[in-house]
Amino acid sequence: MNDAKRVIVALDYPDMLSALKMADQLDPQKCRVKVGKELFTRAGPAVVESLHGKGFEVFLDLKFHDIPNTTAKAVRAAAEMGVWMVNVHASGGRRMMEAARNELDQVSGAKTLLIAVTVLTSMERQDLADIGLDIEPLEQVKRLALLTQQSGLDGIVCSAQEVTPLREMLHSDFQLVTPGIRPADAATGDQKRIMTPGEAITAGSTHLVIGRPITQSETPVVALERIQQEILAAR
Ligand SMILES: O=c1ccn([C@@H]2O[C@H](COP(=O)(O)O)[C@@H](O)[C@H]2O)c(=O)[nH]1
Repeated sequence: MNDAKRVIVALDYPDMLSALKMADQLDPQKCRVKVGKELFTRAGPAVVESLHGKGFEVFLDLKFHDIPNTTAKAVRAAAEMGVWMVNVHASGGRRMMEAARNELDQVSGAKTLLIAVTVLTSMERQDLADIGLDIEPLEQVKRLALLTQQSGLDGIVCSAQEVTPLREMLHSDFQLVTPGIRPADAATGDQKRIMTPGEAITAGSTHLVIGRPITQSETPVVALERIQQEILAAR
């Protein structure tokens, strides 16, 4: 894979204009972009169409989590938009993920990758305890990663901290998409299970999702170039 395209820039903006202004500073040959809940709720499919028009591959990060039929139909809608990648929450369970896989497979010509979120990178042990899970994040991630693979999906979202142990138990072509990426001098914000871009690549992440360290930088293009240099140095 083109190393530069391992970076997925999270376009977390409150309106389409701001997102497209950011996109205009980026090169679709050198990164992919992610449309998440804030931007999609504000701007809808039009923003995805505009990004496609500019030549970007889009990860539609809406983390679907619902009954199997509803989730499957939402995944179909995403695939019919032509997005490069879409996701669900693995905690929606096997039947939900299998229904999503089956529905996606019926979309003629769809090449969309379907992945599942394991444990959000903003969560640590105490957050799991608060929702009744007396377990280390890594153990829960492993459990949900296996379930996702058994359900026929293409990969997972996890922390780069978990990639090395996961690689030992998952297919080599399984996508390990890792948010919670922070260059050494970047603010952590609400992320808990973080790694630097270089560490994430060395660990074996297939894609790095990076938002604020780029989009809230005074010089986003320079910030992205530094990250790409760090990735190249780590390879
Ligand atoms: O576990 C997860 C799943 C998704 N995300 C999303 O990634 C970006 C990260 O943005 P930063 O500004 O680099 O923190 C954001 O859109 C999240 O919704 C995640 O962080 N963790």
